[in-house]
Amino acid sequence: MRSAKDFFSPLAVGAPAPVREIPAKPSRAIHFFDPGNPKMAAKVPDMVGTVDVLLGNLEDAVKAENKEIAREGLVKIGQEVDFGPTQFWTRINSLDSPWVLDDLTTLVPAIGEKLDVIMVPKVQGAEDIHYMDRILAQLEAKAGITKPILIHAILETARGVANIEEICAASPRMQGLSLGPADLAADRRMKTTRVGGGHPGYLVRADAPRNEAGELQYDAARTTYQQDLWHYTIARMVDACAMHGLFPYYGPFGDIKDTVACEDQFRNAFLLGCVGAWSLHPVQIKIANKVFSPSVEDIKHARRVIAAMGDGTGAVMLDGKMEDDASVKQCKVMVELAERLAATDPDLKAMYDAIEVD
Ligand SMILES: CC(=O)SCCNC(=O)CCNC(=O)[C@H](O)C(C)(C)COP(=O)(O)OP(=O)(O)OC[C@H]1O[C@@H](n2cnc3c(N)ncnc32)[C@H](O)[C@@H]1OP(=O)(O)O
Ligand SMILES: CC(=O)C(=O)O
Ligand SMILES: [Mg+2]
Repeated sequence: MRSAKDFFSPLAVGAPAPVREIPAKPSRAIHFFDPGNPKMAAKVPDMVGTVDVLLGNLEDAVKAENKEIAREGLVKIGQEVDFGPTQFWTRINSLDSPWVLDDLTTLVPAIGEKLDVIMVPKVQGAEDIHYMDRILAQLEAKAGITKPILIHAILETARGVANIEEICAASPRMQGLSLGPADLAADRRMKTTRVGGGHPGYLVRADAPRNEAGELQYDAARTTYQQDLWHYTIARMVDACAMHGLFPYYGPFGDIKDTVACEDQFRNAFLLGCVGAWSLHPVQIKIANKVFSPSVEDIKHARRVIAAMGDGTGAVMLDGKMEDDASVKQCKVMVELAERLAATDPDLKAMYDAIEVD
């Protein structure tokens, strides 16, 4: 392990100095596109400003025979598009694949100055982040890149989940984590074949009622409650990220047509502490932008609590409920997020500005 004193030194002579804090940029939707798909690629310039992150995907969902076309397409997009307020990310191929070395040695010199974050799939432990950290520093130094490219790890193996804290702590480049429910389910030998979301078989059932004689009626109709398969992993991600100053994200929701369940899954992640989710289809961008922005009601309430709490200490009653030092901190989390998002989203700003606090 490196000495704490060396942690913020560049890992190659001439590489940019590592960042000391990961910038909290809006990233409610990380929108995936295949840069080798002409229809999708053509839409990218018009999507700038409508989504927080545009991610050119090179890994799964890109056919093996199209890997090079996708990489070339990404370079072209990176060189030609002005991303303005939208972040530009990529997902490279996995570190054990035949494509990843060419991904890195092509992308960093060609578009490294524009790339904000590289998403690394199937991260197993700190060793994968150390590898990325060193090779990025070498490539940045060689190409004269002036700002360090950040790393985002996808959590999609049992070993990755077990090593979550060491992954987060492995490099000052670590920007965040995403849940990879499809690969993770396969790696864990879970028995779901879906890409994220719930499962009707994962449920709890109300107790059996009794008849007048007090006998349990196991065959009676009983309410069932579907549970969230991903709760444990998302909660672990949230804690690990908060501990290390990184950002947690829900990953993909593969049932594109089920916008209602997608919104529910995204909202669960938002409530637990995630800052965003992936969008696989344009229809999911709106859902993520809505869900990962605090609601008008939340902001109205938060502002009232903050106003009522004065210097933030003590206890008050508001609308019949106790508020104190801890609840005012929760309200500040909400208001600070709203302010950050409103700085780049004029519609959101107008919505929050119109709130009247009584
Ligand atoms: C488990 C994981 O690793 S998840 C991450 C990897 N997966 C991905 O990245 C998938 C990305 N998304 C996709 O490939 C596609 O959206 C699909 C295959 C799911 C659906 O594609 P389609 O059947 O073409 O969807 P649909 O017909 O609704 O598309 C409507 C239009 O939106 C475009 N479109 C669809 N998805 C996207 C996208 N992600 N970005 C930009 N444009 C898109 C289509 O090209 C089409 O354009 P057109 O109107 O000019 O013909
Ligand atoms: C997100 C991803 O890559 C997965 O679910 O496997
Ligand atoms: Mg995967």
